Amino acid sequence: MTTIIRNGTIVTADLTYKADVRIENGVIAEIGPNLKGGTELDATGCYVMPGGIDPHTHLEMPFMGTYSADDFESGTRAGLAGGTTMVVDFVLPGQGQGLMDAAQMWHNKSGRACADYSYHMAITWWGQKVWEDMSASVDAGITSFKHFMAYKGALMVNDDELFASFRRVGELGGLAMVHAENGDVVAELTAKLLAEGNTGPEAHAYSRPPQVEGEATNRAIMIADMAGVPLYVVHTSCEEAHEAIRRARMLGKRVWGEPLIQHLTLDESEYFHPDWDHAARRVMSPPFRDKKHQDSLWAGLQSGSLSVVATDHCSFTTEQKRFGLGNFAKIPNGTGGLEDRMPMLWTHGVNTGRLTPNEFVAVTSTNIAKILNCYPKKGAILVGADADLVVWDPAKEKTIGAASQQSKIDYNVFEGQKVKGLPRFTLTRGHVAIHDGEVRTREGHGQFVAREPRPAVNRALSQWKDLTAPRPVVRTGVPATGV
Ligand SMILES: NC(=O)NCCC(=O)O
Ligand SMILES: [Zn+2]
Ligand SMILES: [Zn+2]
Repeated sequence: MTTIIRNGTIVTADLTYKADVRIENGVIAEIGPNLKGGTELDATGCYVMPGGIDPHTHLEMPFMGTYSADDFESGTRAGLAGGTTMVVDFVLPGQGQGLMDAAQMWHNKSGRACADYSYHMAITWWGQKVWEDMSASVDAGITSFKHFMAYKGALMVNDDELFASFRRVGELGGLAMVHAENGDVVAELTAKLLAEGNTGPEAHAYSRPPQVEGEATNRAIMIADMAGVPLYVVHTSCEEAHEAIRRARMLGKRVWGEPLIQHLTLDESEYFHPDWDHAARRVMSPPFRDKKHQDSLWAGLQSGSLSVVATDHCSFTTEQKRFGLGNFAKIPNGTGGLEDRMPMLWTHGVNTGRLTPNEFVAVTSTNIAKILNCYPKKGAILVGADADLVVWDPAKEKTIGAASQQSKIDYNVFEGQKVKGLPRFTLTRGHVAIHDGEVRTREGHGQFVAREPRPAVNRALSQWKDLTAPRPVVRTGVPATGV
């Protein structure tokens, strides 16, 4: 089956040029002028870009006594509607559960996906079995390992476990990832706030000040450096965390930071809204910050000290959020964003001049494809790459609203925001899933993307660590031991 995308301007992370694209059997077969035949898609006035990759989603995730509302079907449908053609979700083993057992549970859920997906493996407890299973995980194509430094008493791992796991990830040629917040301090602040009668959603933000994130980010970077493993810091939300990442990168450490579209465009005033539901719907960790932090994140994307924009899509209905009435610590943490990430970033990034279209492609797709070692299958417009593409109409406008969204939840944290720049077509391995506003997704079309370990960065880092490893000093004339 042949599809031709005609009359568009191709925009990749490093090039902008006019060309048509021919797709055969889900793969890009030819790029050039005046291509003809098959089904033609008119891209006049549009940019043809690699489909977005969202490396941070929690679809149908068991969390805080419930399950996130969007599953692999609705989540990937929402992504496609907004130009995202691949998600990377987190396998979350229960306490004492084997990693591959948990991976199987995720495979059972993801069979319904409309777009391709991959997984990160979460390290939620530590022991010999986990150590062994990490190798099986890598063999199964799950090469990135997430560690929660927060959620004490549930998902949190301690520093000794973090160090042991990071070393193991390094050995296996994988990528270490962290949710960086100091869980001990968050637990103390939460108890204090509740005891003082601070029970509303605004106290969620008070309990997680930027310092808890900055401290944990710096700690994770130092531990990763000692373990000799590359590190990816998820949902970087504040200057303190960004500063730690920036400093580490300037020192040559292999560290990447991931701001979310929510932190770039929404601020802490949301938590002071008089409507409890409004504020609770926006409870996520880390919380939204003030303008100073937003400016820092945008500057990071512009200068390259931050690399990827994600969503952490973890949606809960208003009814689920109300579990936390009277106690903010029981509000399920998480917000949606899969459908809105690309239009919001284009509107607030490219349309304002903060980002070039090429930088937009880099931070929504290509950078993460390289970091996760699935480039150029994903994140590229090259012959042989998967035809995961978005035909982006920079003139198309809409107002974001829950009434017209794909997500299952009953609100949208970006409600009322006007965006300019939307997909005309979104293609997932050649299938036109979004056709000029019409949703033509196919449940079960998505495929698992297995990833290889030991990309070039790991090889370089191991080489350097070997070269600089502690060695005994060979001495002549050693004094005799004993008396
Ligand atoms: N971010 C959030 O609040 N919920 C999802 C779980 C996580 O990533 O911490
Ligand atoms: Zn997190
Ligand atoms: Zn998350």
